Amino acid sequence: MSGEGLTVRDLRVTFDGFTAVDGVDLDIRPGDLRFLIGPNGAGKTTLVDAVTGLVKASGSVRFGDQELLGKPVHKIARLGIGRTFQTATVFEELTVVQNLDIAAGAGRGPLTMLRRRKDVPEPVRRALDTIGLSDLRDRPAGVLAHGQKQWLEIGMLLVQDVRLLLLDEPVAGMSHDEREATGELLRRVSEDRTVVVIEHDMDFMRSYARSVSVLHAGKVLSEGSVAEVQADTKVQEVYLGRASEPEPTPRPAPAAAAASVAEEA
Ligand SMILES: Nc1ncnc2c1ncn2[C@@H]1O[C@H](COP(=O)(O)OP(=O)(O)OP(=O)(O)O)[C@@H](O)[C@H]1O
Repeated sequence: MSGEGLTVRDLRVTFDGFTAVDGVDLDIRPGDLRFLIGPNGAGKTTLVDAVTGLVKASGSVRFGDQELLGKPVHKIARLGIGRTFQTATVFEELTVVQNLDIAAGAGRGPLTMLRRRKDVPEPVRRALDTIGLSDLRDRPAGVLAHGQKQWLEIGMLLVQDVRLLLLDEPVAGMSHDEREATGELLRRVSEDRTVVVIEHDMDFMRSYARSVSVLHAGKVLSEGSVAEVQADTKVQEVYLGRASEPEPTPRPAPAAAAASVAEEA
């Protein structure tokens, strides 16, 4: 497919002398559905924070022909890069369509956006269709199931015409059926966009990843197809082969430590 890929070179992020991302190189081609996996504290979220401008980093991050490092968050977003966080951040009081309308913005005033409209703009209609929430468009987002809120959040990126989606554990807390629906959604979305997924759910990764990068202690330990990564003895040693995950290396508690998540690896 055409479009932009993500090229990361020698990416480093340091917090008070602790190197959380330690010389990462990544080549994510346009249309990829790349999974970033690795033990707690491996640096996955920090890497995404660096790509989206939330933390300072050195090295190079290029999306298409644009260098992202050094640009402020809003300029990176304007280049078509969007992310979701582990907890969905939708406006619970507003309807599904209003959430999408606000995300789309389109130069309208806040009152126009809040007014219930019969004619749904085409990008919003397409997003509703893609995320499977057309029938629930006039429901308040607050009544949606957990999985549906995550899909709405992905829809909010689609109406902004995001070209690179970075999703942090999109299926955490979802039912089996919601996971499958999310996997199919990510497949559809990545047909003409690039998608990067941070994930701990190894069954989900095996079913839907087109390619995988394994991070460990801030470095890329392994990269390739699901089969290649699973066959890599280094990966089995530090991650996939263990019944439970190793504890991250003990170190002083950071100012803002990442929340721990239920592990399925
Ligand atoms: N703001 C911060 N200040 C200090 N240290 C931090 C900060 N953010 C992250 N770290 C540390 O950087 C390391 C990498 O954290 P990060 O959240 O990127 O890991 P992760 O691979 O996403 O982990 P998880 O799978 O648990 O979300 C961890 O040791 C974490 O404690």
